[in-house]
Amino acid sequence: MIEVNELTKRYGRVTAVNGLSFTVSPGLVTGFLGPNGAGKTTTLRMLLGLNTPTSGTVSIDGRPFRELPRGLRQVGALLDAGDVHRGRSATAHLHALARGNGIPRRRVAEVLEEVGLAEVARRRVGTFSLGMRQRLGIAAALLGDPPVLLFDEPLNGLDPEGVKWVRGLFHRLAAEGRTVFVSSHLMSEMEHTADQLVVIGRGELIAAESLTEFATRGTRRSVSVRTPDITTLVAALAAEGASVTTEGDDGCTVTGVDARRIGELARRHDVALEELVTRRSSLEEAFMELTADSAQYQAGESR
Ligand SMILES: Nc1ncnc2c1ncn2[C@@H]1O[C@H](COP(=O)(O)OP(=O)(O)OP(=O)(O)O)[C@@H](O)[C@H]1O
Repeated sequence: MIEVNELTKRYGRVTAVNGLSFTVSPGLVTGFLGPNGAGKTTTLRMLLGLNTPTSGTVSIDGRPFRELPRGLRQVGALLDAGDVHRGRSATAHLHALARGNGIPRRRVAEVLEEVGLAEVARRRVGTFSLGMRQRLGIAAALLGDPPVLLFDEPLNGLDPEGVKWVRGLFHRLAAEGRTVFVSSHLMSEMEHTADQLVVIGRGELIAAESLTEFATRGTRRSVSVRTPDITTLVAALAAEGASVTTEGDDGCTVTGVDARRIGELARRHDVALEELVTRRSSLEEAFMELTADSAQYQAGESR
């Protein structure tokens, strides 16, 4: 269990994280979503004790990271896949990590096999593609067989097969009862990866809920209508307070009134309906809508 409570981090005049509170439960994959610069990496670094909060607290299984007795065996993390000695082999890199954290050597071969790098285990990391380095970073996170796992943008650089593999791995880790917290700036990446979402923008919480709840709350549903008597129907809908956008001579999109009510109105005004379809916005649209302010702000900052 991860608990973030009223967390704030300022860098001089920049407030990277602002009064952020949320929890991440075991047994689920939780996506940590926000546009570029929203404060995801800063939050993860504070979780790992690499940055000190300006105020507020972060704890893992009830304690700050630095006070966890089992270190990498309690929390595994992939922060920056590039942060590896390029002259070392994958095996040497993991052996060094294992040695420093009291992890048995046999785990190195196990995790290399698990992430599909067994065959290149003795190659220098400097020759690895970004996708291979991501796999090595994931291997490092898994090394201590920890109950809590943090991944910062782990899908970056992976090919479609790699993305599919990572998704399967995360689901399995969660099914084993672990806490799996995964950051991304793309809803499309999280849509088939996460069960639960923590969405932030400008360092502040926007949503903390299941993927399904997020999709429903994020956007208004619209209803697509087609009728030969559009004028009568639009007048009736306007009288109901609906918001209507007409499309051509016989179509309109309606928000603020559901399909059932539109059907009733059509019957009452003797209007024949040729089409009546409720459209739900995609998760991507919900995400864009909810984070639009923070994304615009970041654009203004010309990052
Ligand atoms: N060491 C630092 N010094 C000054 N400002 C920083 C520092 N680290 C982060 N920031 C600022 O804090 C804000 C949040 O950055 P952070 O990297 O946490 O966002 P992010 O959500 O991880 O973004 P991305 O998806 O681009 O990695 C940004 O405005 C960034 O410029």
